[in-house]
Amino acid sequence: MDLRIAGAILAGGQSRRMDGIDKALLPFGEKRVIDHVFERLSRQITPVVLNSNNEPVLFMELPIPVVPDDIDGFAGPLAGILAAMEWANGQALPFTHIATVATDTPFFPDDLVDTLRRSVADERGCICVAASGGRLHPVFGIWPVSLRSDLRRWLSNENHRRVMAWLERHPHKIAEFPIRTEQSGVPLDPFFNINTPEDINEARRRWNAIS
Ligand SMILES: Nc1nc2c(ncn2[C@@H]2O[C@H](COP(=O)(O)OP(=O)(O)OP(=O)(O)O)[C@@H](O)[C@H]2O)c(=O)[nH]1
Repeated sequence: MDLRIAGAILAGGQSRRMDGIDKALLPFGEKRVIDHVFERLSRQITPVVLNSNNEPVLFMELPIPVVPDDIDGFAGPLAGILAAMEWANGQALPFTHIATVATDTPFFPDDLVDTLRRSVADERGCICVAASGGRLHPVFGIWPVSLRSDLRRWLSNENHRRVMAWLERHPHKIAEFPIRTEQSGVPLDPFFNINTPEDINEARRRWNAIS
């Protein structure tokens, strides 16, 4: 099957554990967290779209479309996945799949999109999500755009917000990614994500160690 894939950065959360400071915009290395995530994803797939409920002006330096959720309130990552699917379907030559990443995970694997793509290659309608160290990371996945009507119906119920709950209703695969070892010998989960002020300090330490 010929897959036409667009990348999507889910950046529409509330950052409550970061005291409401948008995680995407935190300084990281000489840039911001979002710049690292964008660069890493755009090396793997183009085009890339960014999904956010926050002021689009915050992301204007990135050369990519910013698409808001169209589900009322903060409905979680599934609302971002739906918005990206609608964007992908609305293009002149529609995309068959979107590959999603979280805005708060700057070390995700360089072979993420290729590995997910290979996993679903022959199975129309199949989803594939990432795992590491035996833990699922369902925000990192490849999703058929054809599931958008089903997802919209699912989200019309306010109790339906968990990615896993929707995922489990559909054929899906899991791609396991190895835990890397830093030069210092410290293991680094490529899906280490930034939720709290302690996490951003830890992410900066890891970045300094590998760059
Ligand atoms: N589009 C969209 N993305 C979301 C939404 N909620 C979370 N995300 C994204 O999904 C990923 C995981 O988010 P979480 O860390 O679980 O939630 P968060 O709201 O960012 O942070 P907390 O408020 O601290 O839980 C991040 O990339 C978020 O930006 C949402 O309502 N819409």
